[in-house]
Amino acid sequence: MAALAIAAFAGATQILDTYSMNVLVRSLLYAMVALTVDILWGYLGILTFGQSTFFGIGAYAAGLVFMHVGFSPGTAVLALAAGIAIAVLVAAVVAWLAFWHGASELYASVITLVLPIVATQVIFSGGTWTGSSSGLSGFETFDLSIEAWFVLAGSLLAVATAAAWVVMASDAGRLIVAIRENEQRCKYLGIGTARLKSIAFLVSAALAAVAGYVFAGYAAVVAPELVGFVFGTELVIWVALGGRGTLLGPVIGTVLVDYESAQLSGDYPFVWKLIIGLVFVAVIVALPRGFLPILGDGLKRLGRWVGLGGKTTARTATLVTAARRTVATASDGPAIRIRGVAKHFGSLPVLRGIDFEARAGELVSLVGPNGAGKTTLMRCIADGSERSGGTIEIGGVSIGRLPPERCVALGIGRKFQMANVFDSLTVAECLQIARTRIDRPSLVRRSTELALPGPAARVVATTGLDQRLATPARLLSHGQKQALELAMVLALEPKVLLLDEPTAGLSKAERMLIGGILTDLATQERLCILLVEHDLDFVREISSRVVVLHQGRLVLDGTVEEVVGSETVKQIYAGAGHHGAPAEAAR
Ligand SMILES: Nc1ncnc2c1ncn2[C@@H]1O[C@H](COP(=O)(O)OP(=O)(O)OP(=O)(O)O)[C@@H](O)[C@H]1O
Repeated sequence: MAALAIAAFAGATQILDTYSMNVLVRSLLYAMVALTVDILWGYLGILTFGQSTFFGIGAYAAGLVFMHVGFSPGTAVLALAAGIAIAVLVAAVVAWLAFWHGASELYASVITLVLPIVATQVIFSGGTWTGSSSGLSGFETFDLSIEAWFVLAGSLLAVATAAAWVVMASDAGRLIVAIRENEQRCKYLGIGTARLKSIAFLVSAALAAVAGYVFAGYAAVVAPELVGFVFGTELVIWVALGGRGTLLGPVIGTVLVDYESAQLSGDYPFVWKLIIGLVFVAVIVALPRGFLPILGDGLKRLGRWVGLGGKTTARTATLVTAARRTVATASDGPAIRIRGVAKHFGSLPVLRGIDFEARAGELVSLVGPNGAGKTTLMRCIADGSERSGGTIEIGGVSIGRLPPERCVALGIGRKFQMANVFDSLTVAECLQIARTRIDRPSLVRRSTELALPGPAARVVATTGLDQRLATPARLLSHGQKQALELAMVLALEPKVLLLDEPTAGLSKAERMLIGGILTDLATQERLCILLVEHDLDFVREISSRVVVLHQGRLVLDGTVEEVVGSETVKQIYAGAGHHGAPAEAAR
């Protein structure tokens, strides 16, 4: 398709007049930057106003080098390399600030909003060297015909769009959708989301810089507006108009709007911006998804109406068993060791001096009244940055202050209280995302195999999910979603499985099914399972040991019989043991 598009651009040079081609070179290069905004905003959910700055960096690299050093093949290569390198460097700083400090999505938008303002000030302060507010012009540049520039700009856009299309249709594209939809779940599946977002941000910056470099080479002029906030916002508007998350929509939208703007600004110099503004408001209100999705829906309806194009059959992956990779925890050491773990929120202590160990093959239930600190303890085990004090070791290795994705690499798998899956992805895709840490996703193709380790495959088979691999997760029942999340966590091949109320909201039959699966996982697969549970009958049926928490302290650690017959537990649950339960006596 890219080759066809390039041929079409070459053919168009025979039809278009010089004026149109002149305007279109700019529009095509702007569309390339809009494409990068679409990748970041439409696919990854990072609303960025700063892509203009990377375009401007590429343009100014050409302008400054050609103006002050002179133009030659050597300096042309130097300027391109410098433009890309500086853009990537600046993008790395922005990505570090925006994605690496537990920052919210708003952070990235605010930082990319500030970036063009800072960049414009830097150019203003550059005096005659940068041309200040007038920019740089009159430098020598490539001696190419307008037809050649047109085909070059069109080819760059075609290749960039095709490459983005291939990536978005690959395993990596599916991962990008998963990150946008549920970044927290991705982190707890061992996926370094900050790293992946940073890579996408750096690649987008480099692409924008290339477009800016070509623009400066073609126009032989650079101005502060190219790096500025207004252009950065216009890019966002063009993407919204075309239809974010569609690739072709923003590309076509940008070319059309920019080309029309050029016409209108000639015919109606004072009102053209107002017209564009009104169109934008009208589209956002009436067509929030932009033009292309609406056009696509209309074409599909038309196709069905004239009898073309039947039902689309969902592609689904074939289930296969993954080769066994991890060896069960050595039997001589505990799978998890917790020493003196404490957690406080401000001055409120929630966990105090928690000590316990659990071995491979044990199913330990954590029980206690509401607010005892059970979920907080789970959070401290799965994320090294959560606890206020104490140490936690998995298979003899301390989790230190590691973030959740690194704790997964040590062997922790966490299932949340509320089923936490990817609603827009199918069952098979959710499971494939869960395998990302182990089966590296391809950048160029979508795998048709779903390789699951034995325990995950068994959960999928016993809960009937194998019959629903092509069903979007949002259409599953509550019980099936819980089972899917359990299978996703097992797909990580964990050593220690953390389950927060896995049977909440399930029917009796579903509870028994999950109970049977969990005891099998402990006894046959030798997994160490820590389970938070309120249903004491369920706890009694499946646990090999029970740990009781009360007011942030561990008050009892024993067998099911010891705990069920304990006076302490009766007092706690009757609400009588509130003032310092007798921990020592109970142990
Ligand atoms: N982010 C927070 N900020 C302040 N206090 C918190 C925070 N998260 C939890 N807490 C408090 O910590 C205590 C323990 O909460 P936690 O959710 O761990 O209890 P739990 O035993 O899991 O209760 P439940 O059985 O109801 O889920 C509660 O008093 C809760 O209000």
